[in-house]
Formats: sequence, C-alpha cells, structure tokens
Amino acid sequence: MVVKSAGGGGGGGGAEEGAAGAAVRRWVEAGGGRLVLDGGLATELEAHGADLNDPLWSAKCILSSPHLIRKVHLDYIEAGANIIITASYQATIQGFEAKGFSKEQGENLLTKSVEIAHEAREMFLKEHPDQSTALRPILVAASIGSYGAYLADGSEYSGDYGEAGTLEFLKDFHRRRLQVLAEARPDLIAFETIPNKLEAQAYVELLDECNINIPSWFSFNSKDGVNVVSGDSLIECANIANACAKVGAVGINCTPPRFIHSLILSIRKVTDKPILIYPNSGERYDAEKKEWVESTGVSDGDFVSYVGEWCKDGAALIGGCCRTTPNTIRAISRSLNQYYPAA
Ligand SMILES: C[S+](C)CC[C@H](N)C(=O)O
Ligand SMILES: N[C@@H](CCS)C(=O)O
Ligand SMILES: [Zn+2]
Repeated sequence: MVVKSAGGGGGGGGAEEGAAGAAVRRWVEAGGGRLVLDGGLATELEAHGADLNDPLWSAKCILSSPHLIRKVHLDYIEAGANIIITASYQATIQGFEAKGFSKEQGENLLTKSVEIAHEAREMFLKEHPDQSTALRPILVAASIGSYGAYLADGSEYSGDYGEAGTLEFLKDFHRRRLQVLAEARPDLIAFETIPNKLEAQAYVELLDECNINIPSWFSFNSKDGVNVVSGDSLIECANIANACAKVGAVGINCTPPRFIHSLILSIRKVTDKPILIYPNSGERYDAEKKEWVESTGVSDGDFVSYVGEWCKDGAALIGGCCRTTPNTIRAISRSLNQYYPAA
C-alpha cells in the first residue's frame, strides 16, 4: 500500500532522505501505511508495583526487575505495537555511576535494556508461531532521554539547562551512551522528549562523529502546540533533524493530545521524513513528587478519537507516551486498522 501519510506535501528543506528515512519508510510500508508505537513504559511498570521514585526513574527496573520490563514490552506487542521502546530513557552511565556502579557496569546495564526488548520480541514470536516480522514489523527502539531526564527534576519539560547548556557539554554527556546503545543493535535509536534546539544539534553531531548507522528518530515535546518546551522554535528544531540523513523520522512525544494537530502541521512544513507522534495523556508531571497530577487527562476513547485526524495531518507512526497503557495502544491499533482497512 502506498504510504499516504509519509512523504509529499512537506517543505522538505532540500535534505537527502538518506538510508535512515528510507528504512523507516520501508517499515511503514510493511506495516500497511502506518506503524503503532508502544505506550508509557514507566506508567506500566508502576501499574505493576514498581516504585520509580528514584533518580533513575524507569531505568531502576533494569537493575531491580528486568522481568517486569520484559512483561511490559510483551504486553505492548500483544496490544498491537510495532515498535517497543527500551527502558533506557533515564539510563545513563553517569546515573549508574552515581549509584556506585563502574563505568563498565553502567555500559552493561545500557546494553541489557536492549537485550530485554529483544527477548520480549523473541518470546512473542515463539508464543505466536503464526506471526512473523515479515508480516508485521516488530522493532526495538533504544531510548535516549534528554540530559534533562537524567537531572531527574523534570527539566525535560523546561529545557533550561543553565550552565550545562553548551553544545560540547551535551555531546560529552551523551557520546558513550549513544555508542553503547548502538552497539547493542536495536533497530532504531529513539531520541525522546527533546526539549531544546541545542540538544537536537548535539545529537546530530554525535550521530555523524560516532558514525552511527542505525536509523534514529528525533521526538520533541511541547506545552503550547507551537514551540518546543524551552520556547525554541519547533520549525528550527525540525529543520535540524531534517538536515541529518541519519534521522529517519521526526515528531512529538510526551505532549498533551490537544496540541498534536498543529505540531504535526508545523513539522510537515519542513520535512518529508515520516512523522511520528506519541502524546501523553494530557496530565502534568510533578517532578518533586514524581507523580502525574490533575485530572485533565484524556480517556483512552478521547485519545483515540484524535487518531484519524493525526493520520490525515500526516503522522505515519502513532503511539502513546506517559500515562498511556496497553489499552490505549490496543485502541490505536484498532483505529488505524479502520483508517487503513486491510486490502
Ligand atoms: C518523562 S518524565 C515523567 C521522567 C521522569 C523525570 N525525568 C524524573 O526523574 O522525575
Ligand atoms: N519512554 C519513556 C518516557 C518518555 S517521556 C517511557 O515510556 O517511560
Ligand atoms: Zn513521556
């Protein structure tokens, strides 16, 4: 089936799509014109009893309960996800060192996050011999959360890094982690919840300097439907991603559903790369309490009612972020099957 939602109509910015864009486009085509991402990982870990009130947040479970991470990945694949995102969002060598681990142990824990996701995919395929990745892509995306995530104070929702906000600092912070995760051979690298332009620039330079040949996606977050959370222009951020041939998809995550429509339209103006979106429930994160607050979150039904519009706007990869669950993903998957009825 032709990929209706990816390509065409965008400004393009003159960038070569490159191997990464072509790879993502092939996966999207193999998924029948769209791919379903998973939902909140930390949300589900907590739902199964994990206490994430820790500087490592969900990455704590790589140490304490890898079986739980594997179960949550498996639940998302069962719910229809084509892409599962590893538990490495807040896993950093620096964060593990602060817990007393050596650099090598920290690197091994990063690798383990990818291995757990690979195991979940293998288990699914073993339990469902009728399913094959040739028929339905099931991909592992290694999460790289922003420097603000590592700070564990909600800075990924402000993008205000103070003195640490220099290009070289951010590149040094992320370099080894990116290399280790890439060496673990995920299908994709997911740069998630990118709050500012500088961090996007740091990632682009690292992808080139480290010669990373695994397709990546760049996903920004917004709290006004116009700019990224730091106030930097989304257009400028998306341009940085678009200009990098190693970036296979550009989009938005952990952002309230009500803002997504306008954000997709902005991204579409500057890129022909596939667009991905995985909004949160619309609730607000209280970083001090490490809790989601306000009862303004949308229900699964409301969330899913947006999906058709997001497809028409041009999103090719759709899932959920914090406070979404396998039920959300099941509903998105069903809704997309309606949007792209089987031939
Ligand atoms: C995407 S946020 C909810 C992740 C957690 C945050 N970095 C913290 O540690 O509080
Ligand atoms: N990928 C992470 C959150 C990103 S905001 C998770 O799902 O827990
Ligand atoms: Zn999130």
